Amino acid sequence: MTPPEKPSRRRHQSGGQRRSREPASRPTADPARVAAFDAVRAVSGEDAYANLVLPELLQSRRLNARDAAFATELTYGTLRFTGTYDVIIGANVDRPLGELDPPVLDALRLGAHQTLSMRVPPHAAVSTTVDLVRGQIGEGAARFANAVMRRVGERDLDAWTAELAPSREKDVVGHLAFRHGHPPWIVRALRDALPGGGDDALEACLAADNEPAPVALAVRPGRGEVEELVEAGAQPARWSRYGAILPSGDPGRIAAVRAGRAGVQDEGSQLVALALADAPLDGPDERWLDMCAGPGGKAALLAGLATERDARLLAVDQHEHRARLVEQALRGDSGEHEVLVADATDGPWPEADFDRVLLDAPCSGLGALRRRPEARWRRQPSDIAELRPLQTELLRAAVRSVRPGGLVAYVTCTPHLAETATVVDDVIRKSGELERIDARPYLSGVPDLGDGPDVQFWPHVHGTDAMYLALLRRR
Ligand SMILES: C[S@@+](CC[C@H](N)C(=O)[O-])C[C@H]1O[C@@H](n2cnc3c(N)ncnc32)[C@H](O)[C@@H]1O
Repeated sequence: MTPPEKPSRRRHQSGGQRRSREPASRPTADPARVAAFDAVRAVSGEDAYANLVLPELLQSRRLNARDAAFATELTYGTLRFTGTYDVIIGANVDRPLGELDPPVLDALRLGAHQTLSMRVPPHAAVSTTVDLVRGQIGEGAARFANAVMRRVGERDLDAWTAELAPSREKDVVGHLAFRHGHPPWIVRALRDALPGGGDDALEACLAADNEPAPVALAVRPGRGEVEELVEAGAQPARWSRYGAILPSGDPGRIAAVRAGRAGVQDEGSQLVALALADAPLDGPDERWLDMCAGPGGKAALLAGLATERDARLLAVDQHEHRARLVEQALRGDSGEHEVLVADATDGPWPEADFDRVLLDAPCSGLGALRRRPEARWRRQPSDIAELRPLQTELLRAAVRSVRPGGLVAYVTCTPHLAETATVVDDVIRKSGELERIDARPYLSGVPDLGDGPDVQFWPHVHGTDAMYLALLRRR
């Protein structure tokens, strides 16, 4: 698009960056939009995490339920589609986006999301964005925002896609990346990891990343019952015998969660931990290890199951504060479990000491993009290469830690092949003492698990995070 005159507003023209999260002294916009603006500013200006900063803002400003829901959709959607909206905004200003005042750019992104993805009529998106910018930044910036927003609202997202994205026929990755708000490198990684289904499956997968994740709960075995969660308004999970899904509301209001008898945990996370516990084992089954345990979701589940079988869990994390969270998660379990702060690549335990080992490896988290709206733009392809040596080293340490005949579960919250099957293939090839086990029988009732032996969950297929599980036995 080559418009005759594009609005121009340089960084130095702004009325200054706002930098407190307190309400502005000139509140001309509604509280929901101001809260979303402040959340997006904290994310883009201070590297905050939206899932942490937004709930704080909503609570401190006492937004009612309707405004809180609007602010949440606006914040999360804006952050998910930042790359797409930047291309659209960039096509409608006469400067590189880097020269715009960052608060003005964030306000324009919020305005773009309202008009392009939230069914807010264009005139309302223009006027509320102008009000927001006037109240938060200044009059000059408001005039600029007015001009840009009018142009952005002239088309819907499909029309902007047709105009600005690569054509689907020539560059399906570039096209879907624009239309579904993902960086192209992530779209490629998902396409490589998807077992089949072609471009339609890829598109469904990307669309699922833009839907809010359900609030999944897990009771700690021996400490809580799913019925208790159901009585509090949750529905039993589809596959996890310890899981329940909360359709709405704050999980913190549920007594079992407040008391630590249950916790918030994705159903896929529950299932991979349960598969490790359920897979049969010859010989003793007394010593379990969780090598990367913080904050303790899987450790809590494993500890409860270990207690029921008179087994003991050693839960390890390298970071002190994460290990403290594991301790909290295990508090109330009557078993003799231990939490240790240590580097699990070189843990202070004897070789071949454990019967079952969980390695929930540090990873890119590309399987949980639904929950972390800004993560897709923060992550870089170089992160994957940087994580690989640690994942490999940890898996080798897991193999050393398990006894012959014992089981290792290698788990990630990413479907990126360079973090999943490739790491496992590499370690199996070099170790010569590992056999891959078909994990699917230990996920009974879960459909569409592919050809095995490893399992990859998908948000668009299973409604869970994209958890990966490889089950290995040491010969
Ligand atoms: C994916 S998270 C684990 C999530 C956890 N299993 C759960 O279900 O709550 C990975 C964890 O590995 C820890 N970690 C990273 N490198 C480690 C190392 N070398 N040794 C031990 N823990 C490590 C991180 O601190 C982080 O808490």
